[in-house]
Amino acid sequence: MTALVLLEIENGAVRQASRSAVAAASAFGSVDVLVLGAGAEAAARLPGVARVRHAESLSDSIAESASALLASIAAEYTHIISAATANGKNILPRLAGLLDVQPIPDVIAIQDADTFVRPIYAGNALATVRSSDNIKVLTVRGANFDPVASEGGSASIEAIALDTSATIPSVEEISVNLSTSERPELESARVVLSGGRGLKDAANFKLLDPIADKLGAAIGASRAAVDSGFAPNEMQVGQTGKIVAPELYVAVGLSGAIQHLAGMKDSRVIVAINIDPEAPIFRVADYGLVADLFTVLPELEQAL
Ligand SMILES: Cc1cc2nc3c(=O)[nH]c(=O)nc-3n(C[C@H](O)[C@H](O)[C@H](O)COP(=O)(O)OP(=O)(O)OC[C@H]3O[C@@H](n4cnc5c(N)ncnc54)[C@H](O)[C@@H]3O)c2cc1C
Repeated sequence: MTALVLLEIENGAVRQASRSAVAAASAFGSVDVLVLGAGAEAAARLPGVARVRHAESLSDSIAESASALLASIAAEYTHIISAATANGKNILPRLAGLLDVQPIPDVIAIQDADTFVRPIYAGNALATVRSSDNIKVLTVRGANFDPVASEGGSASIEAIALDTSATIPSVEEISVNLSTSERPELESARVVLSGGRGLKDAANFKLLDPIADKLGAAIGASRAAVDSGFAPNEMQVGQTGKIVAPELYVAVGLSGAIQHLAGMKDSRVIVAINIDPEAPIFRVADYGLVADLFTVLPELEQAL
């Protein structure tokens, strides 16, 4: 068996979620990786990678091209995998469509080469699914697989001859504007500090910043906070946002709606600060503080 992992490269480094996907893929034997655009050298240094397939002229932000390229080399593999990120969730279902196989999204455990565990019903149940497709197309959740290291390997790099012009739509990437942050990546941060509607406005949302700095935390938000314009979209945690499972999740002024819990309830330790003792977040919290966040946050900052 040979698995192919579609990697995502950010600032010249392989994203942690992709390194987790490589770790997951090692369950299937030999692992090749695919890099679209720059970053093949960083990919070649990943331990456990046999071969880097490289298509420098393509970009993973154009899912039509990326999926067509993947389809053109898919027959060489038993499993095609990516992290369950926005890009992975954009590209792999298209690939599954092109191959006419059933995509298996959000895998959190691999039982054997055909059998996978994934959450369903907003994380309220786990389904164990078995696939009889010749090629399995999976996205895997980074938080559930310890990432391989960034260094230590020396895989060969092989350019893919792009003989797929007939199937790749003539879409060209003009530019990519990524929001940049000094903070850790939300989906792989060790600590996440999330704010909700209880923070009342965008200016107050910034009360989280100094505390996140002290904790080395990524900042997350509830959908209500995002929809109210307190925080940008990419900070949303939950069923329709990002899935996180940090060692410490601190929820400030958010109620803990089921759709929010779907994105964070697997965190190792959950701390909730909420003025309402009946708030559902306290049902999943390991530590709860019933208090006014506007009193507590300055005190917390001071104490830290
Ligand atoms: C299909 C669908 C998908 C969804 N996906 C998501 C998702 O991905 N992520 C997500 O988060 N939501 C999602 N939602 C929305 C979700 O149902 C909730 O509406 C949302 O999570 C509520 O956000 P909140 O907790 O910030 O706001 P609220 O529910 O309004 O909670 C605010 C909390 O702040 C507390 N509070 C107020 N003032 C203070 C104070 N001074 N000090 C301390 N605490 C205070 C209140 O007691 C309250 O508990 C989805 C909904 C649907 C229908």
